[in-house]
Amino acid sequence: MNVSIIGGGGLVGSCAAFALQAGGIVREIALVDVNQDLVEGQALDLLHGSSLTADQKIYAGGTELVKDSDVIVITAGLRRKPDESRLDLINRNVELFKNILADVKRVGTKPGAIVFVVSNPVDVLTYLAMKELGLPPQQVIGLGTVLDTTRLRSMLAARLDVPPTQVSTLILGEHGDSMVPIWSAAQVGGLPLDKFPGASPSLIAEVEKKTRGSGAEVIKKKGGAGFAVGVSIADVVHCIALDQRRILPVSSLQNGAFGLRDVCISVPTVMGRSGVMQHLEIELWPKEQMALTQSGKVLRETVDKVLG
Ligand SMILES: NC(=O)C1=CN([C@@H]2O[C@H](COP(=O)(O)OP(=O)(O)OC[C@H]3O[C@@H](n4cnc5c(N)ncnc54)[C@H](O)[C@@H]3O)[C@@H](O)[C@H]2O)C=CC1
Ligand SMILES: CC(=O)C(=O)O
Repeated sequence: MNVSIIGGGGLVGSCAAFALQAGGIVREIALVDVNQDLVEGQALDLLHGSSLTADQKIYAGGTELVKDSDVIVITAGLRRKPDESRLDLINRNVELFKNILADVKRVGTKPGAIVFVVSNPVDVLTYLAMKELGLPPQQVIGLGTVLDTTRLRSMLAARLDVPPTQVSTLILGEHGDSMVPIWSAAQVGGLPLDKFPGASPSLIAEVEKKTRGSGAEVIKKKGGAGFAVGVSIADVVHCIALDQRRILPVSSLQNGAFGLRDVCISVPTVMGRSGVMQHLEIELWPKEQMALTQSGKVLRETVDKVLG
């Protein structure tokens, strides 16, 4: 499994590369970035630790490297400022992103390669990538609400004093202000969350608020998310590499699940070596379904504005 990261010199790209190195599953990690010195420095720094990790090749280079990749991760782009929404970034990131897609198209991709968008606003740029690259929709995904979901699980676990891997909750919808936590399906160690000792409505509301604000909080305190998004990206890549068919809240083109159509947004998605294998629809609380419909509308309207 060869993975390339366009934007690999930056915070998100380099943290993803480090998480992939620590994971030891993928065979090659290629870092691509317009900032040549920075990306060469990142690749060298990773390479220097490779005798203590796994037998992997790690290197930097130009966009031509993506033609040999099984997964092409795109993290290139501008970060939002603390007071900006992810959708506010659109005017600044769309042109940059279109140029990257044109470069990828010019170089060409391997048959079956998965394009994995992380740059924000991720759902809109995933849709753009799908349209511009002309790849089958199952081969184009976005990180979607994978990061929001791990934030929610991790902070809930800390508040309930349980191991984070025992918390099973999901956020669907936009990776942005209209995200939808699915409390109807939340469990801790297989037990319904609302019956779990200590899980009061006020604690749940507080963790939800923290999760919604956590992207902006991290940007304010350290400039941007790195570690959590890095392990989120590696988790999705490993699921693809090992054909695990796990259910992940990645963003992909919808064709009717939850009433969502012609928009890239996160729903429970079975992910394997070929990319998106299935969208799973479950019955939600009416207020969750309404919020998900609204989230799809927000994204659809934004896509219409951007793509005309
Ligand atoms: N989807 C998600 O959950 C998350 C998405 N993000 C997004 O990821 C993106 C990157 O964030 P950071 O890594 O913090 O920013 P950063 O500024 O540290 O890194 C961006 C990198 O992209 C490179 N770049 C710019 N134009 C390029 C091009 N045409 N070709 C190749 N490389 C290019 C820059 O040189 C830089 O190294 C932002 O759009 C941010 O909003 C960040 C965190 C979470
Ligand atoms: C930047 C971003 O999207 C986040 O940290 O959630």
